Amino acid sequence: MFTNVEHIGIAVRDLTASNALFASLFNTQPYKSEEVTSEGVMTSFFRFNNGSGQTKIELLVPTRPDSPIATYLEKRGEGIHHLAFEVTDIVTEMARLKAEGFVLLNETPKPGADNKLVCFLHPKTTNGVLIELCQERPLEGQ
Ligand SMILES: CC[C@H](C(=O)O)C(=O)SCCNC(=O)CCNC(=O)[C@H](O)C(C)(C)COP(=O)(O)OP(=O)(O)OC[C@H]1O[C@@H](n2cnc3c(N)ncnc32)[C@H](O)[C@@H]1OP(=O)(O)O
Ligand SMILES: [Co+2]
Repeated sequence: MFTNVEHIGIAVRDLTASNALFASLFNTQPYKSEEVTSEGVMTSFFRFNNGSGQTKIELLVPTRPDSPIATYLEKRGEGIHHLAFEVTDIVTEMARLKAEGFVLLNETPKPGADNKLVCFLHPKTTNGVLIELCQERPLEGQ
């Protein structure tokens, strides 16, 4: 089940400059920065706590030329890259979405930032919007 907009991914060229820009916009500092080597990205997160949960902004800069973010920046420049949704059971959702005809970009959940398991859907099957599913990874030993 989809439960929340977990984060909005924004592709940027300069993480230091964009951290300062969004810190000025939001009047708050990013709460973490994390490299996801498997994706060739460095991320920086801002979060907003609302009554029912939290929504995050994820800034992404490429760490390798073959990173999806590098390709995106080359072709489309800086901007909103993806929408991420929190799901309660990513494996069940992936099977449901596949059966519904959505194209999964990874057949099994893969590690994401901020202690998540993630799956991406091809934007060709989602009206041109790159969608990411996120499920909280169980803590070690849970
Ligand atoms: C997981 C760590 C972190 C987290 O939150 O935890 C992240 O979010 S990491 C984010 C970076 N990783 C990914 O984006 C993985 C999924 N993305 C991909 O597999 C590719 O980027 C893909 C398949 C979406 C596009 O790759 P491709 O090599 O095919 O690039 P093209 O430029 O040829 O694109 C093909 C086609 O798709 C359109 N496109 C590409 N990116 C996007 C996008 N972000 N949003 C919407 N549409 C997109 C592109 O315009 C092309 O369409 P066309 O009509 O042919 O021009
Ligand atoms: Co993301």
